[in-house]
Amino acid sequence: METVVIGVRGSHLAQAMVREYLASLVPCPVIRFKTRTITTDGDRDRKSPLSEVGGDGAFSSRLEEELLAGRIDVAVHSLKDLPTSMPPALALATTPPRADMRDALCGSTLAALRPGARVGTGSPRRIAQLKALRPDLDIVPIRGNVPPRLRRLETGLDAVVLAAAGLRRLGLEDQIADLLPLEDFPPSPGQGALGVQIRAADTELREMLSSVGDPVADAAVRAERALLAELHGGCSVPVGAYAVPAEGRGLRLSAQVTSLDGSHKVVANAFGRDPEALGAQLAATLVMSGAEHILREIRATV
Ligand SMILES: NCc1[nH]cc(CCC(=O)O)c1CC(=O)O
Repeated sequence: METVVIGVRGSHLAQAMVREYLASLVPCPVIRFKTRTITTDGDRDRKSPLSEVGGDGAFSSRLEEELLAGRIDVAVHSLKDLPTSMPPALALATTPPRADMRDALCGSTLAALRPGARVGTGSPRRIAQLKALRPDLDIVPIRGNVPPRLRRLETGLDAVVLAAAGLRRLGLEDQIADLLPLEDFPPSPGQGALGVQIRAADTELREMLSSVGDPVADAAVRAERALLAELHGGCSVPVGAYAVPAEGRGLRLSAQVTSLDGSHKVVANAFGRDPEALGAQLAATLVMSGAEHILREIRATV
């Protein structure tokens, strides 16, 4: 019997993701799946801003190294934490069925937050989107795993923003007070989806894992990630994007680039059947509509 080793981070969320993934794999008589937990730089340092602990790849690059070195055969990532550029020897299998892609507010609904209410989030995208809609709020930067972020509600915060998918996967769905609408809070590209990464040369394994993928979710996240790649963005730039199937027109991809202070935003959407072309095309539209100006300003300040 062949053993396929799946590498995953040690956080509760990562462990829940790999359990969900294992449950979706069709039992196979000739392959046994084994998981291996890998500690990443992002896990070791929970205090510093992400930009200081390896930035966009803080959680994923260790897993990629293990994959390249042959110590694991599959890496299960949270797709939104996986940078759009990856080593050419690695590839993604078809995306598994995607969970809710929306952001959630815990502690209060958005409408019930009074002026000056303290809202915790460390994500530049979430900060910018909140400020664009509610400039009166006091945004407090927080980092860390989901449970400690939720505990901040007991120590002075009125609300925290977290991904609905992460809360559901951790069994914390009852903490969701409000699901933020996609139009005003377009999520991080790939949010709610798992990234199943393998070595590009392992074509048989890729085919087998792709057979439990969801082609619609896969097309959507590919369009979102193509847009992000074209804008040279990672998780540190305020780009929100989401794609949904559009009757008879392939996908509809919607995106928003927001200045960090929330004062400017550029919004666009487009339809198309080729995810990569759609992402690139919408990125070009955003740039022509002034997104480049916002992004340049942000790159200069970080
Ligand atoms: N950057 C942290 C992170 N990476 C993935 C998720 C959960 C959502 C998902 O699986 O996309 C979270 C937590 C959050 O954003 O609240």
